[in-house]
Formats: sequence, structure tokens, C-alpha cells
Amino acid sequence: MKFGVIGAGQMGGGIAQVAAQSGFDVIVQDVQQEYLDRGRGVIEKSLAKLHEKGRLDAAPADVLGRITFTTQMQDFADCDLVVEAIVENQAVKNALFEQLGQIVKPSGILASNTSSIPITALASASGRPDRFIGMHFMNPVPLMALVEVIRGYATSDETAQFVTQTAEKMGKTPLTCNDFPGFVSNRILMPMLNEAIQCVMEGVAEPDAIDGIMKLGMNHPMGPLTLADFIGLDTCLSIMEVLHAGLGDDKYRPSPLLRKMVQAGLLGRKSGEGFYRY
Ligand SMILES: CC(=O)CC(=O)SCCNC(=O)CCNC(=O)[C@H](O)C(C)(C)COP(=O)(O)OP(=O)(O)OC[C@H]1O[C@@H](n2cnc3c(N)ncnc32)[C@H](O)[C@@H]1OP(=O)(O)O
Ligand SMILES: NC(=O)C1=CN([C@@H]2O[C@H](COP(=O)(O)OP(=O)(O)OC[C@H]3O[C@@H](n4cnc5c(N)ncnc54)[C@H](OP(=O)(O)O)[C@@H]3O)[C@@H](O)[C@H]2O)C=CC1
Repeated sequence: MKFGVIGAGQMGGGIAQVAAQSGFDVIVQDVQQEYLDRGRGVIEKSLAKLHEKGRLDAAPADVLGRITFTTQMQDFADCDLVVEAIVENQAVKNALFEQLGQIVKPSGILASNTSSIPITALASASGRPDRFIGMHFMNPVPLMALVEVIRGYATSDETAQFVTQTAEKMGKTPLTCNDFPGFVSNRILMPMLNEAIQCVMEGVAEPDAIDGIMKLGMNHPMGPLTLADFIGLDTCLSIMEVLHAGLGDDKYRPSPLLRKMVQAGLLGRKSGEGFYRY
């Protein structure tokens, strides 16, 4: 199978890596060579670590050899499946899918790794709503078991079955839901992270204490502020905005502190500073 990935950021790189580990021929596109080079470096490190820990039998170089890096969208023409993982912004994703729908062969399936943007809207933009679906991997992709499969209004049974089987071939556990704001994962996760940020703003406790309470008290692997930094505060804000607008309830209002930190360029791990410094 020829597997396309758009975006070589933390999610796109992880998806490409796991697809290549599963034996697929993978092609990754990003807007600039610099981002592709950075993405390739992250994949190389991850493969080396998995190999060293005995969690990857294949030689890392063989896996990497199955991935082609490009800046050209036209290279997706003969892909059987293309998964998009660019910035969490509906206008940017719509424009991309309008273009991609004209490039990929008619039988090709298009998927979005979006955290929250309506799959049905992106499907309409692509011009092939029956062959469009949400394929939502979790971060870090090489370590997390879940793929949330989101069916849009017109997603066909064949498309859902193909994507479910592909996720299984990638060693993941696919679980299906319908297209509502934030799906299941982020409708439940993100209000908790937002509430933790609200606790910082109101001075309920210091970040370390908030994270410690949730880690030690609830057995969460990461505290909510560490996790928000890990996901990216810009992505967290975009998700809260989709929940707020899409569900129309003020309980989803993004924390003003979250908004202010994004305005200040504090995006978490990827910018070097969020609730913690990296
Ligand atoms: C926003 C959305 O739309 C959806 C989302 O994705 S929400 C985010 C979902 N993800 C989570 O909630 C993650 C929560 N965190 C965790 O589950 C865990 O902290 C974790 C799985 C990330 C790490 O688990 P851990 O128990 O701390 O460590 P462990 O399982 O022992 O292994 C971690 C090892 O993997 C390595 N590792 C981390 N990322 C890696 C990667 N991408 N590739 C390879 N190795 C990696 C680490 O370097 C570490 O190696 P060392 O032991 O040598 O230091
Ligand atoms: N972070 C997370 O924990 C999770 C994120 N997601 C979703 O995955 C998607 C990507 O997130 P993430 O990987 O964290 O983001 P990153 O910011 O790490 O990566 C996004 C990548 O896409 C590139 N990009 C932006 N616009 C375009 C475009 N028009 N065409 C091609 N490439 C483009 C970016 O380049 P540039 O640097 O120039 O912007 C960047 O390299 C989002 O929809 C997000 O909601 C899903 C699950 C978990």
C-alpha cells in the first residue's frame, strides 16, 4: 500500500514512522525542506530508541528507507490513503483538502488526524465525502495504542472498514465514534486540561502541585499541564474554541490564561516554554 502523510510535525512524523514500521511505502510532504529535515531527525531518534529497547525488530535504516520526503503535493497522486496532520485550523485544512481531492487518484481515501475539526466539513471540501474519514492518532504515535476513527456524515462502510484494518495493521486499536465537536477523546480530555489552566490562573496551586496531584492521586501518566505543554498550547486553544463554538455551552470557554500564553508565543514543549521550560 502507498501511504501518504501531510505535515512532518510531531504527529505527521509519528504517523509516517509507524506506517513505515508496518511495511507500507510512505511519502511525507511538508511546505518547507527544513521541516522535512527536522521531522526525519525526530523519526531517526525514535527508531533508534525503539530498536535499542527491543521494541523494533527491523533495522532502523530499513524502516527509514521506506519513507520518501517531498515538498510536492503532486507526489500523492497514486496514494491509496493520505492522512493529513497539519496545523489545527479549519480554513487551512479546507484549502488543503480542496487541492488534495483534485490530486489523489479517485479510489484513494483521504483522512484527517484533526483533534476536533468537523470531519463532515473537511469531507465536503475534499469533493469525495464517501471516501473521507477521521483517523485520529494519539501523541506520541509510536507509543500510544489508540486510533480514534471518526465517521463523517457520508463516510462509506468500505472507507471505515479500510481505515480500521489499516490501523490494525499498524499495531493500533481502532475505536469508532461519530462526528461531534472534539469527538470522544478531546471532548473529555481537553476540558480537564483547560480546568487545570484555570486553576493556575486563579492561584489554586502551583503548576507542579496541580500536576503532582493528578499524577499521584489519579494515576495519570502525565499531569494535565505537562500534557498540555506536550500537545502544544496552540492546539489546545484551537480544540477548546471548536468545542465552545460547536457545542455552544460556556462550560467549554477557553481559559483566558491559555489564550494569553498562546498570544505570547508560549506554545509548550515545541516553542521551548509553556507551563514549564524545556
Ligand atoms: C490532542 C489530541 O488530539 C489527542 C492526543 O494525542 S492527547 C495526548 C494523548 N497522550 C497522552 O495522554 C500521553 C500521556 N503520557 C503517557 O502515556 C506516558 O507519559 C508516555 C507513554 C508518553 C511515556 O510513558 P512513560 O511511562 O513515561 O515511559 P515508558 O513507557 O517507560 O517509556 C518512555 C520511553 O519511551 C521513550 N519515548 C518517548 N517518546 C518516544 C517516541 N516518540 N519514540 C520512541 N521512544 C519514545 C522515552 O524517551 C522513554 O525512554 P527512556 O525510558 O529511555 O527514558
Ligand atoms: N499535538 C498533539 O498531541 C496532537 C495533535 N493532533 C492534530 O494533528 C495535527 C498536527 O498537529 P501537530 O503535529 O501537533 O502540529 P505541529 O505544529 O507539530 O506540525 C504541523 C506541521 O504541518 C505543517 N503545515 C502547516 N501548514 C501546512 C500546509 N498547508 N501544508 C503542509 N504542511 C503544513 C507545519 O509547518 P509550519 O511549522 O510551517 O506550521 C508543521 O510542520 C493537528 O490537526 C492537531 O490537532 C492530533 C492528535 C494529537
